[in-house]
Amino acid sequence: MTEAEQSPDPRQRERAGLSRRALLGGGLLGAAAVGAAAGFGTARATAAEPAVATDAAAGTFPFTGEHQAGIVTPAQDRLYIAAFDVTTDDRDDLVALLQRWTTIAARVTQGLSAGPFGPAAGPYDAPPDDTGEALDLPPAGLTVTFGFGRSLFVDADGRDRFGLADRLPDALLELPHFPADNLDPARSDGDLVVQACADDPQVAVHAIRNLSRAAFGAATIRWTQLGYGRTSSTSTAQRTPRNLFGFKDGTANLKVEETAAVDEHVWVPAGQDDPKATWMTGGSYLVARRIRMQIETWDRTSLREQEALVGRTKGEGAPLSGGTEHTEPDFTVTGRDDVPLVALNSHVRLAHPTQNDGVRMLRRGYNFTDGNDALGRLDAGLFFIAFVVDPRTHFVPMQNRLSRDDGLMEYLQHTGSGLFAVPPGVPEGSLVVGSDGTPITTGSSPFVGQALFA
Ligand SMILES: C=CC1=C(C)c2cc3[nH]c(cc4nc(cc5[nH]c(cc1n2)c(C)c5CCC(=O)O)C(CCC(=O)O)=C4C)c(C)c3C=C
Ligand SMILES: [Fe+2]
Repeated sequence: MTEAEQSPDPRQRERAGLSRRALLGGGLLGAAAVGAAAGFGTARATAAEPAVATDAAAGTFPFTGEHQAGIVTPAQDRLYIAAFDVTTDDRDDLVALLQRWTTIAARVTQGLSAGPFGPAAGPYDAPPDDTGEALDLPPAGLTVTFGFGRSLFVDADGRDRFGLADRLPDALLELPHFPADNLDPARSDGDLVVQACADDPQVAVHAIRNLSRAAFGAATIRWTQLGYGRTSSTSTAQRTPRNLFGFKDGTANLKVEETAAVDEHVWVPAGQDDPKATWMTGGSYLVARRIRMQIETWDRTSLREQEALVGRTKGEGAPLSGGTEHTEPDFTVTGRDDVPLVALNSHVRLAHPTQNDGVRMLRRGYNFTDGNDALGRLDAGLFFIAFVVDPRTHFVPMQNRLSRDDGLMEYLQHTGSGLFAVPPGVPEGSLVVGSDGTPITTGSSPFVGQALFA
C-alpha cells in the first residue's frame, strides 16, 4: 500500500485509490471505446472508472460517420439544445474550439468522461476535466449534433467575421418574418448550435455543460431549451408519441427506413448548384422554432373542434377521411353539404406534401414546459426541430402557409427561432486515438465542420 493510501486524510486516500484504479483500468478503457463505437452499451467510463456492461438503456450511437448523429438516429426522449455566440474574433480560436468540442462529443457520446482524467481524478489542485454529474450514468443513447448559424459568417452589417463569407450557403438565409411571429431575440438565432439528445436528461445536460465549459473564452451560451417527450418518431420501430395538445405527433414523419426519401429531403447532395456550399455535402439544415401553445384555451375547446383543427382523430390519430393511424388522408372525401372531412384549414391538410410541392421534412421536436406566466398560464409548447435539405423549399413556404391559414395558429405563438447549417459527420476511423484508447483531436486531425475552414 502506498503512503497516500494509508494517509489519515480521507481525500488523500480516495485520490490514491482512484489513481490506482485509473492505472489498472487503462486497458479496459480502450476496450470500452471500441465496444462503444460498435454501438454496444457501456457504463460511463472515466480513467478512474473502467467500463462495465449494463442494460439496454446504456446504448450508444457512433459519433463518427458520413452524417452527424442525432438526425436520423431514432429520436431519444430528451433534448437539451444550446445556441452560442462566438466571442473571439480569431479564426484559429474558433477552429480550436471546434476541435475541443469534437473531442469531448466523441468521448461523452461513447460513455466516457469529457476529459481523460474524469471528474474525480487528475491533478488535485486543478478543476476536474469533467463536471461529474453523469459519472455513474449509462450513455443513454446520447447524440451531439453541431450546426453553424448565418451570423457566424457575416455580422449584422454584412461584415465577414472569420474569412468565411464566401462559404455562406444561399440556403442559410435570414428567415423571413412569418405572420403572427412573436419572436424573442434572446431565444433566437446564434452563431453555433449544439443539440444533445439522450434518454436521460442529466446525460444531455452534462454534455452541453461540459461543451459550454470548454468554450470559455471563445463562445458563450445565447439560449438553451430543455425538451421532454419527443414529439416525433424517426424510425418505424418507434411508437408514435403525443404532443401537449394530446394528439399523436410524428405519424407521417420521414423515417430513417425511407432511405430514398431521406436522401431527397434531408441530406445536402454532392454537385449542388451553390458553389459556396460544397462543404455542406452530406449535411443538412436544422430549423428550430420555439412554439408556445395556449394550453388552457385548448383544454376548453370541444373534442370536435380539436379534431377538426388537426385533421385527425385524437385517440387513434387516423385522418378524418377514414381509416387508421397510418392511412393516407383523402382530401377529396366530403360529408354533409359537400364539406371536406379533412377541413381546408386543418393542420395536416396544409402541411401535407400534396399541398406543398411534394416537400417532406424530418421532424425531431420535443415538448417543453418552462414554468408559468403572471396569469398562471403554463409557458409550455412544442420545441419544433426539423432537418431539411434546403429551408427555402422545405420550410419557408410551408411555414408561410401554416402561419396564414392553419386553424391551429389561434392556439400557437412562435417565440423563438433559429436556422443552422449542420455539416456532415466526422469520417469514421479518422479521430486520433490516444494511448488510453480514447478519442483525441490534435491540430491536424478531423473536427466537425472542418471542410468549411479548408
Ligand atoms: C412548418 C412546419 C410545421 C410546424 C411549425 C408544425 C407545428 C406543429 N404541428 C403540430 C401537430 C401536428 N403536426 C402534424 C403533422 C405535420 N406537421 C408538419 C409540419 C409542421 N408542424 C408536417 C410536415 C406534418 C405531416 C403532414 C403529413 O405529411 O401528413 C400532426 C399529425 C400527425 C403527424 O403526421 O405527425 C400533428 C398532430 C403542433 C401541435 C405544432 C405546433 C405546436
Ligand atoms: Fe405539425
